[in-house]
Amino acid sequence: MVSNARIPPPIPPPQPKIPKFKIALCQLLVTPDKERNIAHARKSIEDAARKGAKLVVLPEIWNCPLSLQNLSKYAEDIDAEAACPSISMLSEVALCNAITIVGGSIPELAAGQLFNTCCVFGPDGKLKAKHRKLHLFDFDIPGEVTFRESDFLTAGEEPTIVDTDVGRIGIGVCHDIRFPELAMLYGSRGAHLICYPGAFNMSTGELLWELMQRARAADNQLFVATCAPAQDPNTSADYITWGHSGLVGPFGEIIATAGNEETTVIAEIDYSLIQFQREYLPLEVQRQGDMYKMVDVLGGNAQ
Ligand SMILES: NC(=O)CC(=O)C(=O)O
Repeated sequence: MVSNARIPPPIPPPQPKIPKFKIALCQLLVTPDKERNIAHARKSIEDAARKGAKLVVLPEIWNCPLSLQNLSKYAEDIDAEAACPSISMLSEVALCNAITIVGGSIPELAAGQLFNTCCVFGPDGKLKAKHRKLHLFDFDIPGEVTFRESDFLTAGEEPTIVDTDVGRIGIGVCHDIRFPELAMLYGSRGAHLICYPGAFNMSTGELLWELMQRARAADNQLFVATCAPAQDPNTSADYITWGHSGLVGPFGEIIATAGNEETTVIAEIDYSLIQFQREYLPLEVQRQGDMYKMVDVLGGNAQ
């Protein structure tokens, strides 16, 4: 019998201020007009708040079309005093509606480098966390799609987990979802929910997008929410996004999902299901951690 004695126990999720609430996933149609995209996102967030959402999630790269060559044109210096129209809008709309926002991602320009960055705002309008996409998506199917983020973007260096009114939330951006170690790290740090703003493409989307959401949720017995841009039916772009934003529960069950069209998915999150699932199937107790060296996988100490 292999013992788990050396493995630090996972931090149990803390009691969230609001344990049951509505989440909104705004699957936005994005255009080359940045001002319009910002106004449109604001309206979608306000509509969702009016319908009772306490947490709103936006897509990966929602202030401009997902074209690597154009990212710098739409980028904002989030930490600077200079005007950041996308970020200011998120802060204002979070404050005015007293909601938490996982603000999808926008291109961030910092010290001459471009990042793909997700900002999280609390109901006081304050920036609570900033996650720079950790795993850049370099992908090549000859004759079908070639996309090399690392030619344009710099990778982030730190995982992001943030305490909010609506629970402890881990953040990943799109391709970050492919790395189970990141989700596991968030699970071990007591996350209730992992949000992945994303934009899978037509080649990877159908095969993998739902599978990955369900796997990350079921493996870690927590909620996973994703939000992608809507597919533009009129685009001639090489990169066509697979919408299908969704919410998955701690059993790996799909709670709500969209198609490719522009829509806002509103669904209920009930964190008591995490506890229920973990009592009924106590993976943490059953885990043979020593056998596959969880301590190594999680970098020595999962804190
Ligand atoms: N934007 C991405 O990171 C895309 C991705 O991961 C994919 O499979 O498509």
